[in-house]
Amino acid sequence: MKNGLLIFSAPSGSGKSTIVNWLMKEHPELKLAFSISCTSRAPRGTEQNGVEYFFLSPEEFKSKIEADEFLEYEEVYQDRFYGTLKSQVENQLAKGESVIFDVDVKGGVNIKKFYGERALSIFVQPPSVEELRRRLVGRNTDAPEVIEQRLAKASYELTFAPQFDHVVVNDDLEKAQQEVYQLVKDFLSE
Ligand SMILES: Nc1ncnc2c1ncn2[C@@H]1O[C@H](COP(=O)(O)OP(=O)(O)OP(=O)(O)O)[C@@H](O)[C@H]1O
Ligand SMILES: Nc1nc2c(ncn2[C@@H]2O[C@H](COP(=O)(O)O)[C@@H](O)[C@H]2O)c(=O)[nH]1
Repeated sequence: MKNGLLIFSAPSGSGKSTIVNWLMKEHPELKLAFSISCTSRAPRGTEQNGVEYFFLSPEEFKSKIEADEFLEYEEVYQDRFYGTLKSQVENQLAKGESVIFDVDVKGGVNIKKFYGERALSIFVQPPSVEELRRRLVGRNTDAPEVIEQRLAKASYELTFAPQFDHVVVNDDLEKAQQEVYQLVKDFLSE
């Protein structure tokens, strides 16, 4: 089995973190390493520095941009930066692991462009924007104004789907997880 890059993108609330976490937990044989991004947003819920994200101040984030440390970065929401460190990805690939990304749609397209055939990009499509709202409210991790900010971007983000290698509709979670597993297994077995 080869090692490669597995990119998951979607509007907020589509379920990409749920699917990525399931894949990593249920399929250790795939040797997947999560690409821990940097963000200038505050931790939410039980999130820990160095596990879900490296939590940086806006100044720390900007100094890494100036030092050209990012493979890609985006201001995904106003004043909230997210970025993938070159060093993270290259260290994980050098260990022979496959690197799995949970990034916004622009980040996903950029990482795929950079790595080409070494990367598999998957767009996780929600059944509808109304369902996204239900999921974000149900997740209970974001303030109402943050949820509105995320939903306001969702229709635009959905237009990025054709730029991905595959679109997986996440309506029935179990079905979506199995579909993703098959795509990843086939890609890493090529
Ligand atoms: N198929 C599904 N049906 C119903 N609920 C789901 C489904 N998939 C995920 N969820 C729930 O929807 C919520 C959002 O999922 P998740 O956090 O994985 O989304 P996300 O795309 O990673 O969002 P973000 O970009 O904000 O991190 C969670 O509470 C999750 O349990
Ligand atoms: N372009 C990038 N987008 C990223 C990165 N890490 C995460 N993200 C995306 O940001 C939004 C919001 O995430 P949340 O944790 O605040 O809910 C979501 O779409 C993530 O996929 C990154 O390194 N680059």
